[in-house]
Amino acid sequence: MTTSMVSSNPLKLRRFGVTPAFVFTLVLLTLGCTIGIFNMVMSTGHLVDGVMETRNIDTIYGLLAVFVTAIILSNLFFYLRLRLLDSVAERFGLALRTEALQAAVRSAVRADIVSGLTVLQDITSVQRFISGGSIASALDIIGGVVCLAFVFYLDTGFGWITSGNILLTLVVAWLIRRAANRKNKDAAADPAMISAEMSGQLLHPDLVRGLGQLPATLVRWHRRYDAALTATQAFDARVSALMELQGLLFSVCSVLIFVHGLLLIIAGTGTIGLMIAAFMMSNHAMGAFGVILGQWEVWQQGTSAWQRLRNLIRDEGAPQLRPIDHDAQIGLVIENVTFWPEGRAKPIIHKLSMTLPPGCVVVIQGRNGVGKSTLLRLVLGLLPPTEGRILLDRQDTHYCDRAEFGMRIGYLPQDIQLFEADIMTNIGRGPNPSPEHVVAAARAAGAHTMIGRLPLGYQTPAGQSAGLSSGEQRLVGLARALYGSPRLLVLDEPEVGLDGNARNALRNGVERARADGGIVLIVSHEAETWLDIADLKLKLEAGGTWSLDPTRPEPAAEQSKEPHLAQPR
Ligand SMILES: Nc1ncnc2c1ncn2[C@@H]1O[C@H](COP(=O)(O)OP(=O)(O)OP(=O)(O)O)[C@@H](O)[C@H]1O
Repeated sequence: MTTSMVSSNPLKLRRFGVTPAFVFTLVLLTLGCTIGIFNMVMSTGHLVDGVMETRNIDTIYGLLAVFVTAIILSNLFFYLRLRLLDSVAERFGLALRTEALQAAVRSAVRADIVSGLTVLQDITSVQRFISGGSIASALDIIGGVVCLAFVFYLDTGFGWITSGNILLTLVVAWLIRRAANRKNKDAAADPAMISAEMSGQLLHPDLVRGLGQLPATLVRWHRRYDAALTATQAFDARVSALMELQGLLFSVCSVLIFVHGLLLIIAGTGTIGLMIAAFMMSNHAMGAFGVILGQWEVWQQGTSAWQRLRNLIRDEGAPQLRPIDHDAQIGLVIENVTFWPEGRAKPIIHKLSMTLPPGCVVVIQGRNGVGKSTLLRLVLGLLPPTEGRILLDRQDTHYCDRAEFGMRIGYLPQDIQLFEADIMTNIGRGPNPSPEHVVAAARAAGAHTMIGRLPLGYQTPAGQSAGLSSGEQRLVGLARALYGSPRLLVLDEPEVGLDGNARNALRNGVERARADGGIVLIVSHEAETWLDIADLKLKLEAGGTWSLDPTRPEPAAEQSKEPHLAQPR
């Protein structure tokens, strides 16, 4: 489900400085390189013939000067061209790194596809593609064609020999491409992927070893890995053989140019200068086409990475901001919200409406898989509702500035997901948190004493590999949710894995958040334990139906301060 389209093609080349003037400059520099070579070849031919007749040593020095000048000019043009391409690669990385990662996160939230790492690899592949010689080699084909035309001009025999070699080079390139396509079709046969899968399994060593699955896992991995390795080695051997064949064809062609040149000299229609010029030009033309063989893989990786990035950014465009609705009420307003993913016979949430003023606590219950966590994700604005809207203090929770909105909410997801950083950074949600606020949040969550017992205290690493117990991780996660007195606190099964003390601390934390004017949503399979704190009980049923009830008899308070109870239609 696309939230909004940025544009049909978000990777417009102009964004990275590739304007018509830029392309024109690249082509001019390429022709400049070729003209340098032309100059060298022509001078060599003429001068060699001249020296043969005059035997003048000065002519040789002249020849040397022309050679050196032509080489310097050619290399200068080559260098300028590479610098221009480097600048595009650099701009590409700078422009896309943040945007592509944000799109990857949105895609992961929406479809549970974690593509962050692939995105960074894709950006590097495209940068390598732009600056690593692939585009320069493609441009050199222009020079190659000009050289080929000149070889024909020198003598059609030289031209046909060179053309034959170029044709065979293209056939070899096509054979390599066909072999690579066949290999890529079976992505499961990639040894690197198989090893990555194995590493994934080793992230759960207790399960693999505890359930006695290690021997069977290893056998399965060995079998698949060996098969994949054999396929890859066969492919590499085929590519090497084809490259060798190409080298052989190149040598044969060079010999043929010499033989043809000698025949022309013997027939009196050619000179040594002509032969040398044809030889140099032919080599240059063949070389320009031959280079594509070596660049093939980079080219293929670069273009596929480019397409993946383009699709990702196009499909996962940032939601457009919606203005504050000044007519809406302060607090959390859920207005006629339906969530009905494609392919499902019934909605997960159907026309849910409620208005919760500041300081309201709602406990949400329902059987497994009914849509409780999905409702929380909708409220947090992580998923766009299929219909309806959700506002927190008059601001739409999906179509908003996430950095600003994130500071107003606290979220404890079902699986805690602590970041690879110390406890201080985790609770404070960033690299430079306010230590007082971090400690206040830890105290509110009942985590402060537990953290104090750890050898490094707040500097203790808290990531996956850090070894905190799951209860300790939950407390840190809860402290993170309470950091900064959030306006909206969302807790998904918070009591799971907590002992009696920690549960009491959790209840105190919720009371504190409420006293600070926060709205609290708690998903719980133990709803009755929250009824004394909660104001409302929302029950979700299969097919998106729901009921919302007060947990106590409605007090005769001012109506405007009370939550508005809508009922399903
Ligand atoms: N973005 C989505 N697209 C399609 N289906 C989704 C999406 N998000 C959630 N679902 C589906 O909605 C259903 C409800 O999932 P959810 O995790 O909200 O249930 P739950 O009530 O929290 O369950 P539990 O109590 O077991 O945690 C599941 O079948 C899930 O696959």
